[in-house]
Amino acid sequence: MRIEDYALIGDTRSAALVGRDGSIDWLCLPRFDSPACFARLLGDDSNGFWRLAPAGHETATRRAYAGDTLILETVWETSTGTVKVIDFMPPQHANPDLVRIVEGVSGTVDMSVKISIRFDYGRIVPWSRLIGGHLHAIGGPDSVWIHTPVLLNGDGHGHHGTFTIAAGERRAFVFAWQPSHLPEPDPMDPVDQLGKTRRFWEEWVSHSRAAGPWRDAVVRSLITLKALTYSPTGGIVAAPTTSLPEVIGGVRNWDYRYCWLRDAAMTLDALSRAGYVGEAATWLEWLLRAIAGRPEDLQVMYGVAGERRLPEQTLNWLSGYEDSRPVRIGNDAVSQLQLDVYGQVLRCMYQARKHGMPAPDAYAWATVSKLMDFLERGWDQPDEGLWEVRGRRRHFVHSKVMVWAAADSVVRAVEEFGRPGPVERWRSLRERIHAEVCEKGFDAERGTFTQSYGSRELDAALLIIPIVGFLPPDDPRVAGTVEAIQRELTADGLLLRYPTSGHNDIDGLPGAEGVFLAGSFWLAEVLALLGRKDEATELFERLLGLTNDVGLLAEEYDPVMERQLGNFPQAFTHVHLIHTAQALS
Ligand SMILES: OC[C@H]1O[C@H](O[C@H]2O[C@H](CO)[C@@H](O)[C@H](O)[C@H]2O)[C@H](O)[C@@H](O)[C@@H]1O
Repeated sequence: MRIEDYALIGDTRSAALVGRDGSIDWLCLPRFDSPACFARLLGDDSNGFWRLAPAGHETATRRAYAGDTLILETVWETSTGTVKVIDFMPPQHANPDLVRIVEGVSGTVDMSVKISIRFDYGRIVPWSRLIGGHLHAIGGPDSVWIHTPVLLNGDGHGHHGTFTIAAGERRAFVFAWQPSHLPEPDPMDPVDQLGKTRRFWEEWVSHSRAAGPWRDAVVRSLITLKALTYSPTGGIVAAPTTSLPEVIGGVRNWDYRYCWLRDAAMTLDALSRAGYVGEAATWLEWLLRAIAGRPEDLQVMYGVAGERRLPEQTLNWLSGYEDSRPVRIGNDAVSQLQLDVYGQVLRCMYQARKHGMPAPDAYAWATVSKLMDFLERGWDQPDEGLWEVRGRRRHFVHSKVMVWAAADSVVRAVEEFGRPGPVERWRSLRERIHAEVCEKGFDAERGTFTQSYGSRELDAALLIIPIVGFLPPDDPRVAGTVEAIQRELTADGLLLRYPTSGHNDIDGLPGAEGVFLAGSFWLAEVLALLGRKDEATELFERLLGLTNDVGLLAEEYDPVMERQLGNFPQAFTHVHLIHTAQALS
């Protein structure tokens, strides 16, 4: 399956990827960052999957979400009849469940079901037994109970069965995860849960302010962002997957099932602008809990409950998506210094307040002050930057601009909302950073800002300069930077993050990567800010054309192979889809 052949279902605690072939190939339980019990996505059949499809049919005829929900409907038209498979995860259950309802639409269809559960990312072959209409699998800390309406037979590889579905009939499979020391969970009514799940999503979407020509794409992105929120704590993961490659067969494979402050802050900015101020407030509480401690110990990412240690490991029993190895879990970028994160967080708090979030309490503002103390001491250090380079630290222009944005946000909060200072110190910090970036980060000869002080490379992240108001859109230095980026950093009109052809010393990694979709949306947003609305709209609509059949986007795209690349679906990309739609309308 191509990455874009997958659709997402989820319960705001974890998520599954369902292929166009009717196979669930990725599911981590009970949390986004738990070990997967279906990991075929990153390996093969022996790493676990659950396929439910007409016997002998490879791919579905069509599929779509049911209206503004995360309920997936996959339709198969066969020579004997038409069948629909409805997949969803009820969002309000203590323990995760996954429901698959098979609905006969016309005629009769012979169906096949194959289930192979492999706990611990496809490694543990569980003990399985069939008891009174249930398949029970147990291994280590995990157990799964599947209520099956058809007789299953087991062999060394898993369980399988066949059945015929006629027009008007419904058969439901209910999969429930439970810690292995607990007894079988209470039964649930799948049809009742279908109604509740539909109402949950429709009610949530009804609070959105999305309107206009791109309303459906924006709403699908909002639903996706909500699906990536871990509801028990308010943390937001960057994506529900690990190690989907940034180039097929390459090594740029990372685990995104954590809460990056950068990605989460941007997500909250998009949600609060779209009317979801409550989500912004919940995330702010999550943030204050996660970062509680010394400001210099602030991490760029945390686990969904605020965990700090996320050690990177390689799962060498998995062959990787289309042989893209290594498969990694954990992320060593956790210990990097990325100064932009401070700016993202403080700017997000300021923006959320502007969009109606209640004033943060004195404790929250004291945290803001401490973060600013840290920035006053440390803003001039080199860092790893927002791209989390694994090469040497540099004075990234984007990082400095975002520290400027941090200072600008707190100065504005003092001026506009009457928060306590020290405002003079913050104003002076803002001025010093501005002067240094304009002096050391601008190449006057070429008329463009550069990736880092004194370098010749460009960087898509420089597009943030007019977005955060570091310089006005009509400043010639902005126009020069946009022009240079369009000239030197695009592939087929879409934006690369930075030059990665061949081995380079920017990120310390071999090989190139695809175009960065969030950056390409930035370009459209900046073109709109510059008044180049037709060009911006054309680029935006082209990017919308890259969404898959159910409106989802990964982190990157390969314009030559015409394939999505990287973790999927990625919050960062959907956030910038929303921002650009807002900028254009
Ligand atoms: O490609 C290098 C880096 O890729 C990942 O980082 C990227 O994803 C993050 C989450 O969406 C995002 O915040 C960051 O800006 C992106 O560069 C990966 O997590 C890193 O470990 C890796 O070095």
